[in-house]
Amino acid sequence: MASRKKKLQGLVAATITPMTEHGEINFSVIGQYVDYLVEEQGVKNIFVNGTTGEGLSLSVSERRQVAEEWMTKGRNKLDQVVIHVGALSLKESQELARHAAEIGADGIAVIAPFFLKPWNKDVLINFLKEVAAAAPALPFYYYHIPALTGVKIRAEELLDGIQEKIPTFQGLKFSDTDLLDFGQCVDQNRERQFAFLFGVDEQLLSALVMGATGAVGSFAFRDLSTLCSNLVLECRRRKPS
Ligand SMILES: CC(=O)N[C@@H]([C@@H](O)[C@H](O)[C@H](O)CO)[C@@H](O)CC(=O)C(=O)O
Repeated sequence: MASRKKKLQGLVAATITPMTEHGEINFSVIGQYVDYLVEEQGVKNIFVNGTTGEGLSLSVSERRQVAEEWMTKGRNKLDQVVIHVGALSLKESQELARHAAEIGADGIAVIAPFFLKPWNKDVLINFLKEVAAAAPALPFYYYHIPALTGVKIRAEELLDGIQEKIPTFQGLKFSDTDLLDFGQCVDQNRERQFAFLFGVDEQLLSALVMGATGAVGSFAFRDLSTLCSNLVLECRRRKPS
């Protein structure tokens, strides 16, 4: 059973993977990156090896090392580290999921496989379930990003009954502009304690109004938008239910 120690909410920074000019990962700046997020941006949750981090362009070995470095440098500074472990190969995805558990990550997220695509909800759920089972103690998030995966199965359809199939399911990272789908996800799962993390920064305010519990993004954490997002999230947190 996944440890539900703390719900992932509020702002979650999708981290870039720093590189040297020779195309190697620049591990030496990750410590400063943690300090920048925490001290200057007030963000204590991160999403590693996702789209912004170009996880799918890294080798499995690089993805493991990047995840380890964020865990090490974020210890006692960050609240939650979620690792994206999606891959075309189920075995690689499972290896990354197991690794995330071993290094003490707070959750894993998975996109739909995008070359030979799942052709319906059941096929997609079966893939996700196999990955989640490789890290049975970790909260699991489905990363819905149809514009990049080409997998158009609506998130609302996927969420219907998902916890019976994936007991560790804890939330959705929704990176699509279809606010109708997003709103239906929220509405139809009100009695569940899912995290609804919105991933299109430009529509964040609308998504918050509709019930997003947090945001994973790269762009919202700047200047005025940081302030706005934090304020709205704080208001939502205080709103009596
Ligand atoms: C496709 C993409 O990169 N989306 C960004 C957004 O923050 C995006 O940069 C922003 O909305 C600007 O278009 C994040 O949702 C990415 C993200 O969460 C991730 O790195 O996995």
